Amino acid sequence: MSTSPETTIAGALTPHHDRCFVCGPCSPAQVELDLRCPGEEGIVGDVVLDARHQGVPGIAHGGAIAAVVDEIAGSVLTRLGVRFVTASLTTTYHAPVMTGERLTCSAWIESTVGRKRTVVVELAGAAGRVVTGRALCVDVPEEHFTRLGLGSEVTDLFGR
Ligand SMILES: CCCCCCCC(=O)SCCNC(=O)CCNC(=O)[C@H](O)C(C)(C)COP(=O)(O)OP(=O)(O)OC[C@H]1O[C@@H](n2cnc3c(N)ncnc32)[C@H](O)[C@@H]1OP(=O)(O)O
Repeated sequence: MSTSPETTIAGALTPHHDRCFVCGPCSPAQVELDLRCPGEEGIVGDVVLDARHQGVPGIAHGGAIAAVVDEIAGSVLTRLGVRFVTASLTTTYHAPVMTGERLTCSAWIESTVGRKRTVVVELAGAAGRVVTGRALCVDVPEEHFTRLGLGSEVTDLFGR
């Protein structure tokens, strides 16, 4: 299993790393995510939240949805080799997301101002749009992680 967000020949994104809370295959809460890069920028794909991610029984937890939004926004940037952290995340819930419901997603960079990039994430079900998320991501130097005692297992995630 690859531990980097490499893009495969088919344009499919692999997990950031095995223990990533949202996308990692070793995470007990791993979300079913199938993300693809159709072009130079942006991501499309499918997402399914299941019973492990529910709040109100049968309905996906808003926090779990926000984590998925953060994950997808992050994937837009890691695939471009941008080293960043999320500084702010807003999630607008237009309609309930039912557990087991297959959603389509699309995500793109809305704006870039200095070190700040705003990434928009849209999730839609069969009946239309259910979630719009906006992540404000701030570019950081390698030292942001190394000063925390983290090494190449982190910095390499952004290096491609
Ligand atoms: C492997 C990939 C996984 C991908 C999915 C997961 C992604 C994540 O969730 S990352 C983890 C969660 N996030 C974090 O840990 C971040 C914690 N926060 C920090 O480290 C710092 O506050 C940090 C780096 C965001 C900003 O600090 P610093 O580098 O000193 O920059 P600073 O000068 O304060 O801010 C830079 C710019 O961003 C703006 N900014 C910073 N934070 C915010 C905020 N919360 N809201 C709005 N603007 C902000 C500042 O106003 C400034 O703007 P300008 O350049 O116009 O003056």
